[in-house]
Amino acid sequence: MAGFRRDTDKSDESTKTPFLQESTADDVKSSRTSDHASDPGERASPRPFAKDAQLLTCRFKGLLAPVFSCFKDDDSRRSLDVRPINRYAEWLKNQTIAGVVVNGVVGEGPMMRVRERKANAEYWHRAALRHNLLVLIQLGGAPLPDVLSLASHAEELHVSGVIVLPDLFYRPRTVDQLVGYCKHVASRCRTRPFLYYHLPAMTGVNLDMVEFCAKAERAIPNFMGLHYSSGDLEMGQRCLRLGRVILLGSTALLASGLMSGFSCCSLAVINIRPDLVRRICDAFDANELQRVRDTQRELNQLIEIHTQLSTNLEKWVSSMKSWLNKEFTSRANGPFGAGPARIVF
Ligand SMILES: CC(=O)N[C@@H]([C@@H](O)[C@H](O)[C@H](O)CO)[C@@H](O)CC(=O)C(=O)O
Repeated sequence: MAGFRRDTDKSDESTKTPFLQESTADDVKSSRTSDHASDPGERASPRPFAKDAQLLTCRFKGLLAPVFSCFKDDDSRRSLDVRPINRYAEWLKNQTIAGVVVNGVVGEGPMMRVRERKANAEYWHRAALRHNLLVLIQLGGAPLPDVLSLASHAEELHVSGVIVLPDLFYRPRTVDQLVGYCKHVASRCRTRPFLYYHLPAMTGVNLDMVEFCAKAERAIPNFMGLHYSSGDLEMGQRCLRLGRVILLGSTALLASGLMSGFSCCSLAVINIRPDLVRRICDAFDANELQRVRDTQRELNQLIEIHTQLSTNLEKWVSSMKSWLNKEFTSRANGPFGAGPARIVF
């Protein structure tokens, strides 16, 4: 089980907060009777996979880093560079990060060749095993045959879980169509926890996630939950149920998301300023709401400054990467040492 405390500093009790600490078998037992579900009368679904679902939801807790992909500085052809991955993973682990999301939006998965996506998944999987991190692989943003091939590959690797964007050309127009697509993909990785990536602002697929989760749970044995990247916090909160994983994917909503009951998030800024994200979670756990608000504001302002309010995703990712490089070159203890970052984006 992945830990959420620093391995290097096991005696540091200050990191033992409900949001960040490692889940224990007792947590698992008590979560079965907790009032985490918005509807206290709701029982975990009877799907076959559900016998492990509560245990799994306890694993998916804390901070996940949607990792940037590293590319070789080659003018003629941008190609994946897997060399920095191990040090990158080690650094994240030292920041008490619970796991990584690979080939996601931030990782530019939809802009990579299938063989590069597989190589990235393999190297991250290996590094994650070495450093005791969860590893979730994003499979979508490609034609269906490629998505299916990536799903079979994730199954073979035995990754911690998979996340799937909707089909971006033949966009589903109903919840049933979306469930059908997810069921098809999930059948290729049937032993892996499956999450749907709800990202309406970019995918244009803005369906009712409460209805989707209920139907997906009935139709897809390995359905586990959502990567929830929408500003509609009310709908996100209604999706929270015992035995489901709902990853929060919006930095600006972190403080509000904690108040609403989210217990796991995947945010680009976790790669760059995990300390600030952790400070918000720690302050929340300590009930210091003014500190939660102040730190959330500080984080929002930093993102605005470094991305200059870029709305174009390609520019946004490269602005975040330059910020990451700046942070690391100014610190001796970054994953790439002091001096110019040896990670080429
Ligand atoms: C669409 C997107 O980029 N979402 C980011 C957020 O960190 C997002 O950039 C942030 O909330 C904007 O400030 C992460 O959730 C991305 C993520 O998990 C992924 O790479 O798939």
